[in-house]
Amino acid sequence: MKKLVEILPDKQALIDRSLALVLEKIDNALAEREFCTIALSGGSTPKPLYEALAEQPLPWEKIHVFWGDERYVSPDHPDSNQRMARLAWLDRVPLPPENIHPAPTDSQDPALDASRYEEEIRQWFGVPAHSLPVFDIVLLGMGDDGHTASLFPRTEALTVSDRCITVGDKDGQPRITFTAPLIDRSRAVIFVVAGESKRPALRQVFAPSADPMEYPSRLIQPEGELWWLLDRAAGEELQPARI
Ligand SMILES: O=C1O[C@H](COP(=O)(O)O)[C@@H](O)[C@H](O)[C@H]1O
Repeated sequence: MKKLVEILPDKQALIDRSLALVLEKIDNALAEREFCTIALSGGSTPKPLYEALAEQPLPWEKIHVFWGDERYVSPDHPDSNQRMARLAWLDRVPLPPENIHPAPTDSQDPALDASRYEEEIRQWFGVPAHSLPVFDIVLLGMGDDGHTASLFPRTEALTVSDRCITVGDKDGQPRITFTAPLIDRSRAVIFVVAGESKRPALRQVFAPSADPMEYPSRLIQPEGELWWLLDRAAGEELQPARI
């Protein structure tokens, strides 16, 4: 794993740097393969990044979009990660509909929808059971409690090692989420984290030792590159020497 940490002066600089890095990784992927695969994060932080991506002249037919996690709501619900990404980015560019791979949330059975998403991902990548596909880019955020994707502290999802997709548990509410082993197969994992409220969790995530069951972002140790892009409000306490 190659770990790279950057602390940007403010939120705008964080978004500008995230955009530049995502564009670089898309370029790298397309130089080596026919398609670029990117898994999106949800929450509030990445919205301006998605708006910026919507302005880019990209070869959209070669870009395939998935979601690293999804709230268990319909795609038109205000909490839907898919809805946010569509409004900010995907509906504004000529991305072929078949290149958009949302997590299903419509069967009333989160475990069934998790296996449906797993099956779709396996089929698209042509990967059999017991092996994991490799995404070019996985974008991640981190919650104030140290969760990432929908891998919440002290939940069963953290222990899943034999699947790509599982059911996360946000205070009793189900979510669909990539598992840590799937994220860890990626070529580039990019955390984009902003705001002072993230400092306590970041302290633990970057500590020499702490329990990953308490701070799930610590679980993410990809085979490829691990990027932590932080604004100063979030990363203030992280001295380069300690990272
Ligand atoms: O619930 C979620 O939260 C995290 C962090 O979101 P943010 O609002 O603090 O940026 C996000 O990464 C995850 O995808 C989302 O479902």
